[in-house]
Amino acid sequence: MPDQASNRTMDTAGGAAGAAPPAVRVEGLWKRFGEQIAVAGVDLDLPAGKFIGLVGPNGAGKTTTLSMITGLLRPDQGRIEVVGHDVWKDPVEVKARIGVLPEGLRLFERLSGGELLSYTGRLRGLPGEEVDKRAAQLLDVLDLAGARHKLVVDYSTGMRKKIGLAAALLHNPQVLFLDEPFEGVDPVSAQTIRGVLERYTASGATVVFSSHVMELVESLCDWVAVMAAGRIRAHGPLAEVRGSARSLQDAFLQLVGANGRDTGDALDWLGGGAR
Ligand SMILES: Nc1ncnc2c1ncn2[C@@H]1O[C@H](COP(=O)(O)OP(=O)(O)OP(=O)(O)O)[C@@H](O)[C@H]1O
Repeated sequence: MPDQASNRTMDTAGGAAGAAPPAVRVEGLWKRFGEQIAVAGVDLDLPAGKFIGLVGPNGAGKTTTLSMITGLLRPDQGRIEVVGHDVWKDPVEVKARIGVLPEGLRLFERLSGGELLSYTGRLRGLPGEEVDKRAAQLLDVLDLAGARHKLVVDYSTGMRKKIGLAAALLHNPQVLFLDEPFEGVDPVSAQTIRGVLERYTASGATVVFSSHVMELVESLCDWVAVMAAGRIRAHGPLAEVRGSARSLQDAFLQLVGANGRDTGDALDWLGGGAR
Protein backbone atom coordinates (compact mmCIF):
# COMPACT_ATOMS: atom_id res chain seq x y z
CA MET A 1 0.00 0.00 0.00
CA PRO A 2 1.47 3.33 -0.97
CA ASP A 3 2.60 5.93 1.50
CA GLN A 4 2.72 9.63 0.86
CA ALA A 5 6.27 9.74 -0.40
CA SER A 6 6.11 6.73 -2.70
CA ASN A 7 2.75 7.50 -4.12
CA ARG A 8 3.35 11.02 -5.30
CA THR A 9 4.23 9.52 -8.65
CA MET A 10 0.65 8.25 -9.00
CA ASP A 11 -0.63 11.73 -9.37
CA THR A 12 -0.94 12.50 -13.02
CA ALA A 13 -2.46 15.97 -12.72
CA GLY A 14 -0.18 18.91 -13.21
CA GLY A 15 2.84 16.66 -13.63
CA ALA A 16 3.82 17.54 -17.17
CA ALA A 17 5.02 20.99 -18.12
CA GLY A 18 2.17 23.06 -19.51
CA ALA A 19 -0.49 20.62 -18.31
CA ALA A 20 -3.66 22.00 -16.69
CA PRO A 21 -3.12 22.74 -13.01
CA PRO A 22 -4.49 20.28 -10.49
CA ALA A 23 -7.83 21.17 -8.91
CA VAL A 24 -6.00 21.69 -5.62
CA ARG A 25 -2.30 21.90 -4.79
CA VAL A 26 -1.28 21.93 -1.15
CA GLU A 27 2.32 22.36 -0.03
CA GLY A 28 3.69 22.19 3.49
CA LEU A 29 0.38 22.87 5.22
CA TRP A 30 0.39 23.17 9.02
CA LYS A 31 -2.22 24.16 11.58
CA ARG A 32 -1.94 24.11 15.34
CA PHE A 33 -4.60 24.86 17.94
CA GLY A 34 -2.66 25.52 21.15
CA GLU A 35 -0.84 22.26 21.94
CA GLN A 36 -2.86 20.32 19.37
CA ILE A 37 -1.29 19.96 15.94
CA ALA A 38 -4.31 19.42 13.71
CA VAL A 39 -2.50 19.41 10.35
CA ALA A 40 1.14 18.40 10.36
CA GLY A 41 2.80 19.15 7.03
CA VAL A 42 0.38 18.12 4.29
CA ASP A 43 1.57 18.03 0.67
CA LEU A 44 -1.14 16.99 -1.74
CA ASP A 45 -2.17 17.46 -5.36
CA LEU A 46 -5.81 16.68 -6.13
CA PRO A 47 -6.36 15.99 -9.83
CA ALA A 48 -9.03 17.89 -11.74
CA GLY A 49 -12.16 16.13 -13.01
CA LYS A 50 -12.17 13.45 -10.33
CA PHE A 51 -14.52 12.41 -7.58
CA ILE A 52 -12.14 12.63 -4.64
CA GLY A 53 -12.70 11.25 -1.15
CA LEU A 54 -10.80 12.54 1.87
CA VAL A 55 -11.07 9.89 4.56
CA GLY A 56 -9.64 9.53 8.03
CA PRO A 57 -10.56 8.72 11.61
CA ASN A 58 -12.15 11.24 13.97
CA GLY A 59 -9.78 14.09 14.65
CA ALA A 60 -7.51 13.25 11.69
CA GLY A 61 -7.55 16.84 10.47
CA LYS A 62 -9.92 16.55 7.50
CA THR A 63 -12.19 19.46 8.39
CA THR A 64 -9.24 21.64 9.34
CA THR A 65 -7.57 20.86 6.00
CA LEU A 66 -10.74 21.51 3.99
CA SER A 67 -11.35 24.75 5.90
CA MET A 68 -7.86 25.98 5.00
CA ILE A 69 -8.21 24.92 1.36
CA THR A 70 -11.50 26.76 1.02
CA GLY A 71 -10.23 29.96 2.62
CA LEU A 72 -12.26 29.64 5.82
CA LEU A 73 -9.29 29.11 8.15
CA ARG A 74 -5.84 30.67 7.83
CA PRO A 75 -2.98 28.15 7.84
CA ASP A 76 -0.01 28.62 10.18
CA GLN A 77 2.25 27.64 7.32
CA GLY A 78 1.95 26.37 3.78
CA ARG A 79 0.67 27.21 0.35
CA ILE A 80 -2.65 26.29 -1.24
CA GLU A 81 -3.68 26.74 -4.85
CA VAL A 82 -7.09 26.01 -6.32
CA VAL A 83 -7.05 25.64 -10.12
CA GLY A 84 -3.79 27.57 -10.20
CA HIS A 85 -4.84 30.46 -7.91
CA ASP A 86 -3.40 31.05 -4.47
CA VAL A 87 -6.22 30.75 -1.93
CA TRP A 88 -4.84 33.32 0.45
CA LYS A 89 -3.31 35.79 -2.04
CA ASP A 90 -6.07 35.63 -4.60
CA PRO A 91 -9.20 34.83 -2.57
CA VAL A 92 -11.75 36.43 -4.91
CA GLU A 93 -10.53 34.40 -7.91
CA VAL A 94 -10.61 31.23 -5.85
CA LYS A 95 -14.01 31.84 -4.28
CA ALA A 96 -15.55 32.42 -7.70
CA ARG A 97 -14.38 28.96 -8.74
CA ILE A 98 -15.36 26.92 -5.72
CA GLY A 99 -18.52 25.75 -4.04
CA VAL A 100 -18.46 24.71 -0.39
CA LEU A 101 -20.81 22.67 1.74
CA PRO A 102 -19.07 22.91 5.11
CA GLU A 103 -19.60 20.83 8.22
CA GLY A 104 -22.20 22.42 10.52
CA LEU A 105 -23.44 24.59 7.69
CA ARG A 106 -24.89 27.90 8.81
CA LEU A 107 -27.76 29.11 6.66
CA PHE A 108 -30.01 32.14 6.69
CA GLU A 109 -32.71 30.44 8.71
CA ARG A 110 -35.41 33.07 8.18
CA LEU A 111 -35.30 32.83 4.40
CA SER A 112 -37.26 30.22 2.52
CA GLY A 113 -35.30 27.69 0.47
CA GLY A 114 -36.23 29.56 -2.72
CA GLU A 115 -35.21 32.92 -1.25
CA LEU A 116 -31.93 31.50 -0.02
CA LEU A 117 -31.02 30.40 -3.54
CA SER A 118 -32.12 33.73 -5.06
CA TYR A 119 -29.99 35.58 -2.54
CA THR A 120 -26.97 33.30 -3.02
CA GLY A 121 -27.15 33.55 -6.81
CA ARG A 122 -27.34 37.33 -6.75
CA LEU A 123 -24.45 37.49 -4.28
CA ARG A 124 -22.51 35.43 -6.80
CA GLY A 125 -23.25 38.10 -9.41
CA LEU A 126 -25.46 35.96 -11.63
CA PRO A 127 -28.26 37.68 -13.57
CA GLY A 128 -31.62 37.39 -11.82
CA GLU A 129 -33.30 35.40 -14.58
CA GLU A 130 -30.48 32.89 -14.66
CA VAL A 131 -30.59 32.53 -10.88
CA ASP A 132 -34.32 31.87 -10.97
CA LYS A 133 -33.93 29.28 -13.72
CA ARG A 134 -31.07 27.44 -12.05
CA ALA A 135 -32.71 27.63 -8.61
CA ALA A 136 -35.96 26.13 -9.93
CA GLN A 137 -34.04 23.31 -11.64
CA LEU A 138 -31.91 22.54 -8.58
CA LEU A 139 -34.94 22.58 -6.26
CA ASP A 140 -36.71 20.23 -8.63
CA VAL A 141 -33.82 17.77 -9.03
CA LEU A 142 -33.14 17.74 -5.29
CA ASP A 143 -36.81 17.15 -4.55
CA LEU A 144 -37.18 20.44 -2.68
CA ALA A 145 -39.60 22.14 -5.07
CA GLY A 146 -42.49 21.52 -2.65
CA ALA A 147 -40.50 23.14 0.17
CA ARG A 148 -39.28 26.20 -1.73
CA HIS A 149 -41.55 28.53 0.30
CA LYS A 150 -40.81 26.87 3.63
CA LEU A 151 -38.38 28.68 5.95
CA VAL A 152 -34.96 27.04 6.19
CA VAL A 153 -35.32 26.95 9.99
CA ASP A 154 -38.11 24.41 9.45
CA TYR A 155 -36.06 22.17 7.14
CA SER A 156 -34.96 18.71 8.30
CA THR A 157 -31.26 17.79 8.49
CA GLY A 158 -31.31 16.16 5.07
CA MET A 159 -33.22 19.06 3.52
CA ARG A 160 -30.63 21.46 4.92
CA LYS A 161 -27.85 19.43 3.30
CA LYS A 162 -29.70 19.52 -0.01
CA ILE A 163 -30.41 23.26 0.04
CA GLY A 164 -26.77 23.84 1.08
CA LEU A 165 -25.67 21.72 -1.87
CA ALA A 166 -27.95 23.65 -4.23
CA ALA A 167 -26.48 26.94 -2.97
CA ALA A 168 -22.95 25.58 -3.45
CA LEU A 169 -23.71 24.49 -7.04
CA LEU A 170 -25.70 27.49 -8.23
CA HIS A 171 -22.75 29.36 -9.78
CA ASN A 172 -21.45 26.19 -11.45
CA PRO A 173 -18.10 26.04 -9.60
CA GLN A 174 -15.07 24.23 -10.99
CA VAL A 175 -14.35 22.54 -7.67
CA LEU A 176 -16.93 21.54 -5.09
CA PHE A 177 -15.91 20.82 -1.48
CA LEU A 178 -18.30 18.83 0.66
CA ASP A 179 -17.75 17.97 4.31
CA GLU A 180 -19.79 14.86 5.18
CA PRO A 181 -22.45 15.60 2.52
CA PHE A 182 -24.45 12.43 3.19
CA GLU A 183 -24.70 12.72 6.96
CA GLY A 184 -28.35 12.75 8.02
CA VAL A 185 -29.52 12.24 4.44
CA ASP A 186 -32.02 9.45 3.71
CA PRO A 187 -31.14 6.81 1.07
CA VAL A 188 -33.44 8.27 -1.57
CA SER A 189 -32.03 11.78 -1.16
CA ALA A 190 -28.49 10.31 -1.03
CA GLN A 191 -29.13 8.66 -4.37
CA THR A 192 -30.36 11.97 -5.79
CA ILE A 193 -27.33 13.87 -4.49
CA ARG A 194 -25.11 11.16 -5.86
CA GLY A 195 -26.68 11.46 -9.30
CA VAL A 196 -26.19 15.24 -9.31
CA LEU A 197 -22.54 14.90 -8.27
CA GLU A 198 -21.77 12.16 -10.78
CA ARG A 199 -23.20 14.26 -13.58
CA TYR A 200 -21.20 17.23 -12.36
CA THR A 201 -17.85 15.37 -12.34
CA ALA A 202 -18.60 13.72 -15.69
CA SER A 203 -18.57 17.23 -17.16
CA GLY A 204 -14.96 17.76 -15.98
CA ALA A 205 -15.61 19.42 -12.61
CA THR A 206 -14.00 18.16 -9.40
CA VAL A 207 -15.68 17.04 -6.19
CA VAL A 208 -13.68 16.76 -2.98
CA PHE A 209 -15.61 15.29 -0.10
CA SER A 210 -14.81 14.02 3.34
CA SER A 211 -16.56 11.03 4.82
CA HIS A 212 -16.19 8.25 7.36
CA VAL A 213 -18.34 5.90 5.32
CA MET A 214 -15.87 3.76 3.40
CA GLU A 215 -18.46 1.91 1.34
CA LEU A 216 -19.73 5.24 0.11
CA VAL A 217 -16.26 6.50 -0.73
CA GLU A 218 -15.45 3.23 -2.45
CA SER A 219 -18.58 3.33 -4.57
CA LEU A 220 -18.39 7.03 -5.46
CA CYS A 221 -14.75 8.05 -5.66
CA ASP A 222 -12.16 7.38 -8.28
CA TRP A 223 -9.42 8.98 -6.23
CA VAL A 224 -8.84 9.01 -2.46
CA ALA A 225 -6.60 10.57 0.16
CA VAL A 226 -6.30 8.92 3.56
CA MET A 227 -5.49 11.20 6.46
CA ALA A 228 -4.53 10.30 10.03
CA ALA A 229 -3.04 12.38 12.84
CA GLY A 230 -2.71 15.45 10.66
CA ARG A 231 -0.82 13.75 7.83
CA ILE A 232 -1.67 12.17 4.50
CA ARG A 233 -1.00 8.43 4.77
CA ALA A 234 -1.84 7.50 1.19
CA HIS A 235 -3.30 9.12 -1.85
CA GLY A 236 -3.98 8.21 -5.43
CA PRO A 237 -6.48 6.33 -7.60
CA LEU A 238 -8.87 4.26 -5.50
CA ALA A 239 -7.60 0.90 -6.78
CA GLU A 240 -4.00 1.78 -5.93
CA VAL A 241 -4.75 3.00 -2.43
CA ARG A 242 -6.87 -0.10 -1.80
CA GLY A 243 -3.97 -2.24 -3.09
CA SER A 244 -4.38 -5.91 -2.27
CA ALA A 245 -6.78 -5.28 0.61
CA ARG A 246 -10.30 -6.74 0.26
CA SER A 247 -11.94 -3.36 0.62
CA LEU A 248 -11.14 0.26 1.18
CA GLN A 249 -12.29 -0.27 4.76
CA ASP A 250 -9.57 -2.92 5.28
CA ALA A 251 -6.94 -0.79 3.55
CA PHE A 252 -7.99 2.15 5.70
CA LEU A 253 -7.72 0.14 8.93
CA GLN A 254 -4.23 -1.01 7.95
CA LEU A 255 -3.16 2.50 6.98
CA VAL A 256 -4.34 4.15 10.16
CA GLY A 257 -3.03 1.28 12.27
CA ALA A 258 -6.42 0.33 13.71
CA ASN A 259 -6.27 -3.41 12.94
CA GLY A 260 -6.17 -5.43 16.13
CA ARG A 261 -7.14 -2.43 18.21
CA ASP A 262 -8.89 -3.16 21.49
CA THR A 263 -12.52 -3.81 20.57
CA GLY A 264 -13.88 -3.24 24.01
CA ASP A 265 -12.79 -6.35 26.01
CA ALA A 266 -12.07 -4.00 28.91
CA LEU A 267 -15.79 -3.28 29.16
CA ASP A 268 -16.45 -6.64 30.82
CA TRP A 269 -19.32 -5.13 32.83
CA LEU A 270 -21.25 -4.24 29.70
CA GLY A 271 -24.19 -6.40 28.59
CA GLY A 272 -25.41 -9.83 29.63
CA GLY A 273 -27.55 -8.39 32.46
CA ALA A 274 -24.63 -8.75 34.96
CA ARG A 275 -24.39 -6.10 37.71
N1 LIG B 1 -11.01 25.28 16.67
C1 LIG B 1 -10.31 24.32 17.25
N2 LIG B 1 -9.75 24.49 18.45
C2 LIG B 1 -9.02 23.51 19.04
N3 LIG B 1 -8.78 22.31 18.49
C3 LIG B 1 -9.34 22.08 17.29
C4 LIG B 1 -10.13 23.06 16.60
N4 LIG B 1 -10.53 22.53 15.41
C5 LIG B 1 -10.02 21.29 15.36
N5 LIG B 1 -9.30 21.02 16.48
C6 LIG B 1 -8.56 19.77 16.76
O1 LIG B 1 -7.81 19.46 15.62
C7 LIG B 1 -7.83 18.06 15.38
C8 LIG B 1 -8.37 17.80 13.97
O2 LIG B 1 -9.75 18.14 13.96
P1 LIG B 1 -10.64 18.07 12.63
O3 LIG B 1 -12.00 18.58 12.99
O4 LIG B 1 -9.92 18.72 11.54
O5 LIG B 1 -10.68 16.50 12.38
P2 LIG B 1 -11.60 15.64 11.41
O6 LIG B 1 -10.70 14.69 10.69
O7 LIG B 1 -12.45 16.53 10.59
O8 LIG B 1 -12.48 14.85 12.47
P3 LIG B 1 -13.99 14.27 12.39
O9 LIG B 1 -13.96 13.17 11.39
O10 LIG B 1 -14.22 13.77 13.77
O11 LIG B 1 -14.90 15.41 12.00
C9 LIG B 1 -8.67 17.45 16.49
O12 LIG B 1 -7.80 16.99 17.50
C10 LIG B 1 -9.50 18.60 16.98
O13 LIG B 1 -9.81 18.46 18.35
